[in-house]
Amino acid sequence: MLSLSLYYPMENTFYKYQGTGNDFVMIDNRNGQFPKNDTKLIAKICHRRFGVGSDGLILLENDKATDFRMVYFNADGNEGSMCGNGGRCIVAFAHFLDIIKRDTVFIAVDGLHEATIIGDVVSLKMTDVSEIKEKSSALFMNTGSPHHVQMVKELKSFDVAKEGARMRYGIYGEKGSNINFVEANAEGGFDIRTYERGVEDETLSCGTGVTAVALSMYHLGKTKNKTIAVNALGGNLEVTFEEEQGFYNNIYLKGEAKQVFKGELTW
Ligand SMILES: N[C@H](CCC[C@H](N)C(=O)O)C(=O)O
Repeated sequence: MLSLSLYYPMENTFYKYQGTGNDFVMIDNRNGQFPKNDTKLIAKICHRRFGVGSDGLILLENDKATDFRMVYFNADGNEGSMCGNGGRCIVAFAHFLDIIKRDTVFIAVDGLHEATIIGDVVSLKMTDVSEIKEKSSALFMNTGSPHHVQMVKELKSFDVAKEGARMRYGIYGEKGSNINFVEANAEGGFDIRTYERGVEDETLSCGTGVTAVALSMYHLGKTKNKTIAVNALGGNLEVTFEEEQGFYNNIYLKGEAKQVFKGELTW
């Protein structure tokens, strides 16, 4: 029987990164050999029992106009929309590979991103947000990925997996949305838990979701600050932004991004 590595004569080295507990298999695909149309293979690599295990897989590729290209796949093997934590992790990976120094500009599915890395902390510029839709008890916006933001009481005991799954399909149909639940905390910031589309479960952190929550809390007048601490289950992030007449720009998502191990794919 031929192993997949013979079908795909690629460099089998992978790295694993995590950003506030949102974890990614990271592959240097500058030689273009990774079989990125093989949805099943990607889903298998991301599977926590049959594979490496991660919330997504990210390829670092060459780009003519910027430092590198980020190609992001959800754990189900399909290409996703923008991933804020993945974006922070790929900046750490590019730094590790010596492609960048402190500052970078790279391209992702939602356009150009500027970023800065200092130690383990990556600050990533997110796409501008020009529209926040108000729903009956929630807000909806696109911060690179679609996000539903809803305030709840007793977030700690809230059934995020069940409610998130119900709302992801029930309100938004097959294409769906990521679903965020948020509660103000005693430190003047906000606690967040997110159900992620494409992972189809709660993750420990979602960067575009954290960004959506910060803008939502400002939009609703729950805070007057334009630097907002948002605590996810897997760690704390900070969002800063500027706002003028409902248009949000210079949005930055800042927090830790770390390499946790290196391995070889053997199938
Ligand atoms: N975890 C990611 C979000 C991925 C969005 C993905 N679940 C999709 O809707 O395609 C983040 O840190 O922003």
